[in-house]
Amino acid sequence: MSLIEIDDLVVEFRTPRGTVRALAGATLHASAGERIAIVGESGSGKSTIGTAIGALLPANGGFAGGTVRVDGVDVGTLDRPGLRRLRRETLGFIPQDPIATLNPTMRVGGQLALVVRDLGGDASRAALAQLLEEVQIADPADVLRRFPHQLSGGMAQRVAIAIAMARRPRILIADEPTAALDANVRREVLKLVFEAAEQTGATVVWLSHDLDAVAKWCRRVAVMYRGRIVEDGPTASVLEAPEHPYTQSLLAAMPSRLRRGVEVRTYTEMLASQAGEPDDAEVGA
Ligand SMILES: Nc1ncnc2c1ncn2[C@@H]1O[C@H](COP(=O)(O)OP(=O)(O)OP(=O)(O)O)[C@@H](O)[C@H]1O
Repeated sequence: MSLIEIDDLVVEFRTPRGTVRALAGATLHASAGERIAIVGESGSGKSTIGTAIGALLPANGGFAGGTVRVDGVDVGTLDRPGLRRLRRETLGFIPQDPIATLNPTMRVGGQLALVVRDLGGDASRAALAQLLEEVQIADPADVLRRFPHQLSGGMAQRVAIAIAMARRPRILIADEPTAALDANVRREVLKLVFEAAEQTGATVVWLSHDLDAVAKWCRRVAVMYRGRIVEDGPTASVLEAPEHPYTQSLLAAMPSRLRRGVEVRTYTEMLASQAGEPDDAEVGA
């Protein structure tokens, strides 16, 4: 049994324009301690599959088929206390936009203390400062006193990592945590995430656009296209010899040393031009 088992998962969102099918039969299994990157163009369903692991879909979304099992438990069947326990004891999320997900009215120290107390841990100033030191924040006492809007992007990301890792999660889901950061800060934050996971043995599911970093940090990569995993395998072989045409076009479109001599055009555009009509992922509008 794998730690994460996602089978034929279908997720739909209700919108004023109709139903959007964000996952259309996605399958992914991950073992304890694995580091898996999920790559794919914007809108392919990466964030949706990440949030589905904790049944944390936005209110207008829901499972419309398939299953998500974490440690053998079907998360779709859990009641509220069961879901809370799963999220508290097993899952850690590093959000795409940490400043937006931190409580703007509460100082960093207060937010960290809430998480630590919830776990029954030591929420003294010294213990909280220690958590910030672990994510290499140089002046933790000062940062504990700040409000989220007083943090730089890199600092907020470190705080988000500290909050996620305080739970010592068995599964860490990181949604492109470095998108808004400059290149040096990005590298440092990535190093931090993967080293922290290494220390605790957490499985990492990393939703990413950055193939260079994927090649550096993840042994396995899964490629998403229109709500499905279309290719999944060892990073080196997927990046060097992609089998699926979508992966080939994704690699070609990346401004990266991994660039292949393939035509630079997204797969969606390629299919649309072949079909002679615009691509549209919506159903039942
Ligand atoms: N709350 C929502 N309401 C309606 N549609 C949504 C919602 N969240 C996601 N979607 C739609 O579901 C599809 C998949 O979105 P998702 O955010 O999972 O993709 P993604 O690959 O993570 O994109 P990005 O790389 O831009 O974060 C898209 O068509 C998106 O518009």
